[in-house]
Amino acid sequence: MEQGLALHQVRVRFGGLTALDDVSLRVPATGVLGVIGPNGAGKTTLFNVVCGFVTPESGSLTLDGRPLRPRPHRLNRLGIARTLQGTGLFPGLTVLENVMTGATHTARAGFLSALFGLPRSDRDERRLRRHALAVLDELGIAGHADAAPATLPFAVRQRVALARALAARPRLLLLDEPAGGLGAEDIDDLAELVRGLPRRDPDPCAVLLVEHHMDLVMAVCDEVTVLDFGKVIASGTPEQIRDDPAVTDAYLGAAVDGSAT
Ligand SMILES: Nc1ncnc2c1ncn2[C@@H]1O[C@H](COP(=O)(O)OP(=O)(O)OP(=O)(O)O)[C@@H](O)[C@H]1O
Repeated sequence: MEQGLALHQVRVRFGGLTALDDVSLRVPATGVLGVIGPNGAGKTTLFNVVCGFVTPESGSLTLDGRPLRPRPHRLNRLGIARTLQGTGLFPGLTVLENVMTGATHTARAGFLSALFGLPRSDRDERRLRRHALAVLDELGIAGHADAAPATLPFAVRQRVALARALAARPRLLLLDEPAGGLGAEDIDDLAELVRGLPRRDPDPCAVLLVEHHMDLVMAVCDEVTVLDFGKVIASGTPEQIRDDPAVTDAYLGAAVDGSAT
């Protein structure tokens, strides 16, 4: 059986514009797949298809070989979590509470009753809290657990958003432009973190990384798919992609050598 997430000949049209043109790709069950491409190539549309925000006109998705019809509110139950552009943290909750919201589908009594301290939810709340703290610790930001997100630098807030996604114990993590707004040093730290996710213990997860930032893609991906005008123009290892003339052409000679942002 084919493991992991796969797209089969997915086509999306907006009026007369074909945003995805029979796109096929596979995210290995234990690896990182990067999707890159110039502006307007269809990266966000592809991300939205996998999240269930956009329904393809034709083609299909499978997860471990079974048909997948993603719906945004059911992703976590399918073992899929995502971060979106920007951090999307709840400003009225602490860092820890934000991360706890990522795992509420695992709680029997629900997060709201946990927040309001209803007795039957006590055990759930303690379990959620312990798990959220462990994830914050893993990401090196447990010291900020009680802080309000607005008081923290962007790079830390972005890590909190990642922690919230990981708190759901996903088998597949979808990252939409996680390097946006980060400096070079923060991108290096992020690269190290993302590279380790497929070997995470105890909750390993595959990654689909949609990203402009070439440094990050080249540093962390096992495989890369390149889109241009909605079509897959190349796929392979980062080295193969770097040497592919079609990719260089698509970027109009913009460095595919790691220096482009
Ligand atoms: N909701 C929409 N309605 C109409 N056209 C859309 C819509 N969303 C995207 N498009 C068009 O589809 C094409 C692909 O857009 P998409 O945002 O997926 O590309 P992208 O690779 O993410 O680009 P960028 O790197 O600039 O974010 C573009 O031509 C865009 O203008």
